[in-house]
Amino acid sequence: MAGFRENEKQHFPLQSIQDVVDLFRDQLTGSDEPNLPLLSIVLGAIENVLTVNRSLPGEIDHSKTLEPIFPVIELETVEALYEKFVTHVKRSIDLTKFCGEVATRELVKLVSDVIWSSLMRSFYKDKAHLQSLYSFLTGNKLDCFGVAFGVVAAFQVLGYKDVHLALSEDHAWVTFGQDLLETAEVTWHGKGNEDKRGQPITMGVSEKSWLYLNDQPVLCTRQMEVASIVSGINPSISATVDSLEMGSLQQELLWLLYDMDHLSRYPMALGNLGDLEEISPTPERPQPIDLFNEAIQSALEHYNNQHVYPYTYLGGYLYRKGHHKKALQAWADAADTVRNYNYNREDEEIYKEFLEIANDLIPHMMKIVASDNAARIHHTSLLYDPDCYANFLRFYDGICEWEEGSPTPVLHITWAKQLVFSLSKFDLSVREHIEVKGEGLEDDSSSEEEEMEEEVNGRRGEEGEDKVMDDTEPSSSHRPGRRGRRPKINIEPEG
Ligand SMILES: FC(F)(F)Cc1cc2c(N3CCN(c4nnc(C(F)(F)F)s4)CC3)ncnc2s1
Repeated sequence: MAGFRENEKQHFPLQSIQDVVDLFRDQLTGSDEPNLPLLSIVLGAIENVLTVNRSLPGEIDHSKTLEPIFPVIELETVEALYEKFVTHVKRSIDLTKFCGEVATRELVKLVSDVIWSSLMRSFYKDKAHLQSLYSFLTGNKLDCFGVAFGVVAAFQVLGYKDVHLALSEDHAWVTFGQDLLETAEVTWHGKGNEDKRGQPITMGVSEKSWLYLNDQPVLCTRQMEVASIVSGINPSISATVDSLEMGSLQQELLWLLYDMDHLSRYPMALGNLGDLEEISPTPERPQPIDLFNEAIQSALEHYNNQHVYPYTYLGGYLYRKGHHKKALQAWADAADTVRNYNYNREDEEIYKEFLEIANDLIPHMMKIVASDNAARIHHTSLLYDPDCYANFLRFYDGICEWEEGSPTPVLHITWAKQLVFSLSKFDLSVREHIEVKGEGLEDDSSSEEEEMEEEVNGRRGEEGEDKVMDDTEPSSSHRPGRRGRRPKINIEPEG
């Protein structure tokens, strides 16, 4: 059984971050494809030592002795696991029935079944450190991303060059076939959703759905598949403690991939790197703000600005740095992106993101600036700034349009309460400087007014029955937004 190539073996044993970076650089250089199973096993083995099987309480506390605890990763360990993966895949797939150069849907489903059927019957899917082939081969556990990556790695082992990873902001699937036009589900998503493995991602499903990014997913090359497992490194030892070694390994590998231009079409990896640089800046490297802006530029350039996370990465960073006005602008830009979508039950990850911004971060920010008397007296705070007020309204307008036409409601009474709280903090003067322009619709606007009249009366009817929107669930009396078109509101500060 062909094990590793000579140029792979020479790097072992791996004893430092630099050794791992050298292995990855070697793998990413030259004409050969990077060996996906090898690299995933290596990262999983290191992560296991540095985070999962962390020193037990009785052992020496290395942080005190400042002794580096980078594990020694032996060739034998990695090679044994690699052989196990290759043997398992080759033994389970009879390729004589598939003679084509490219994969077929039937073969994709078969390989997905091979990974799927090897998983432990039941385990906690959301647990950390289940993303690598090390976890798959030593514990038969994989998370949603890990299954998709495992399928792609298996196809590389089988010699297929057309099967690649497709990534949205909260899901993963594969593309395959002659010109990468075929797609197939290969893993599950979320809780309580039937898996759709084997099915294509069709326009019916992916259109206006954040989970599929309006057909603008990240389509990985082999090198970007390496970037996805580096980005997927999880340095956390516990809810509050991170492994510094694991974090800096991830950071150095992301810079290696950045320098080789393998992150330019991967906004989330750029965002991850920005977060790591905020925690521990690398001298002579771009600032976090630059990386977050590169992620936004990447989404604008390559993904028709359909990605939300680049703006929430930036907004979160600016908020943490106290740049409240700019944070508000980034969050309004995020809402401008989500307004293209219709919210459905599989989109709750982005719902949670906006819920936290609207009902936690912005109210907290308003409290801080409202108590800043100096800014108040000199009218320099955002509460007096029409730009901020315009961005605040744009943020909420985006969320309202997101809800319109959606099968699942977004807003409930907590949203309304927090909106009133935040809105009331703005000084009355800001309203004099903004202009809310409605763009008339092509059709006869009177019918639009009649329809609006009817709509308002209709709602009043509902509310007439004292239907108080209860706090826990999105309002039951809520009807998905009117299917009719709506006046486009441009909220711009005057002048
Ligand atoms: F494959 C899935 F299903 F897991 C979807 C993917 C997620 C993800 C990711 N994430 C998800 C988003 N993420 C965020 N961290 N902070 C975020 C923000 F809210 F601040 F924007 S978004 C962490 C990294 N980072 C690199 N690649 C991927 S591919």
